Amino acid sequence: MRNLGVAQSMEIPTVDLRGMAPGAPGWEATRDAVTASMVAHGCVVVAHDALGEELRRALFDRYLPEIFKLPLETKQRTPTTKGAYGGYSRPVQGLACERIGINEPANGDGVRAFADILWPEGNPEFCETMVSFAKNMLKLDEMLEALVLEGLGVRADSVRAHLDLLDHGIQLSYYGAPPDAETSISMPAHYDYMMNNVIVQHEVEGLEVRLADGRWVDVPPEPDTFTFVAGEQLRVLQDPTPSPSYIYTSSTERRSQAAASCVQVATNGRLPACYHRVRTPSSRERFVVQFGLTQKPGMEVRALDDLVDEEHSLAFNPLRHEEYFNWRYSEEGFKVDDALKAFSGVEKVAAMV
Ligand SMILES: O=C(O)CCC(=O)C(=O)O
Ligand SMILES: [Fe+2]
Repeated sequence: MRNLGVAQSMEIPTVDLRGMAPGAPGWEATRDAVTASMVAHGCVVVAHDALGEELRRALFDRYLPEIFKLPLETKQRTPTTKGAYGGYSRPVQGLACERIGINEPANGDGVRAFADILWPEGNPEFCETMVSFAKNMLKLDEMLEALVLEGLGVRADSVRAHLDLLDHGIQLSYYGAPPDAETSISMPAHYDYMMNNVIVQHEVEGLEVRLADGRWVDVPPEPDTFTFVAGEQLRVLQDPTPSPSYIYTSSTERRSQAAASCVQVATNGRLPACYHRVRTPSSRERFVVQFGLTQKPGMEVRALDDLVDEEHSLAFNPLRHEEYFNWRYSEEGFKVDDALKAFSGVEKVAAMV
């Protein structure tokens, strides 16, 4: 972690999605800009009105501070259903944040189940805020999936079929001051567990992305901007026990050279996963909301038919998240450089010595 590299100023251009809809003027140019950024970095920064001033204030100035101030026992009672994000997790070694997940919030039930635990007397205003935020984010997330998949050559009906296989979830995070003042790192470099993840920052800096050439760039917390990140499977971050810090050992660093990702399976190797971290030199406390899509539990992740052709032969066999994940973090999984390729690559790679 000492070999940090200093993040450069913003180099990932922001794509403006305000007013954009399939078939609207500018759709093709927008699609191409989104796809180009995803292919190059595994992420794209977009401007959108999914989080207007009122919703932003309600979330970041009111509900997040209020929720994280609740007693630990209350937070720990929040539901840990399977899905995009699970339950509550405390900071673990090297990861200075607390987080809480809410599953399937756009349909209302997940939010109500969550709110009933935090506020037994009920909190309809919170539920309304969360559901309308989740609905906006689901629309944005699905539009981004559609833009990038269409940009790669997937037909609209296949995009819809792919989206129907995904669950969504919200994760709320609270970061205190970075544990190591020298590095200012609050979350070490990693790939996300999700199929994709939209990161919403607010006022305080932190998110940094590594470009293909190895340089780190920061993504400033501008209002109305969202960072859409292609993910892998980092479910281990939700484990409340301290042991997962082992994932940040040198072998993870080594593996970072090989962009393994479930998105790679789905897109037949066309998209890299985004390698990112959180670094907050100002040491200010920080709240972040993430909205992610992941394969429904038990479903296989497989290449979209439209992305397999003579020019692009099948790169990965279908896999199940759970099985891949267990293997990836096993002793055997740590021995190989490109875990995804070793596990389900059509062309196998040799183990590292
Ligand atoms: O806090 C952020 O900006 C990003 C958080 C993150 O990368 C994660 O939770 O996986
Ligand atoms: Fe992440």
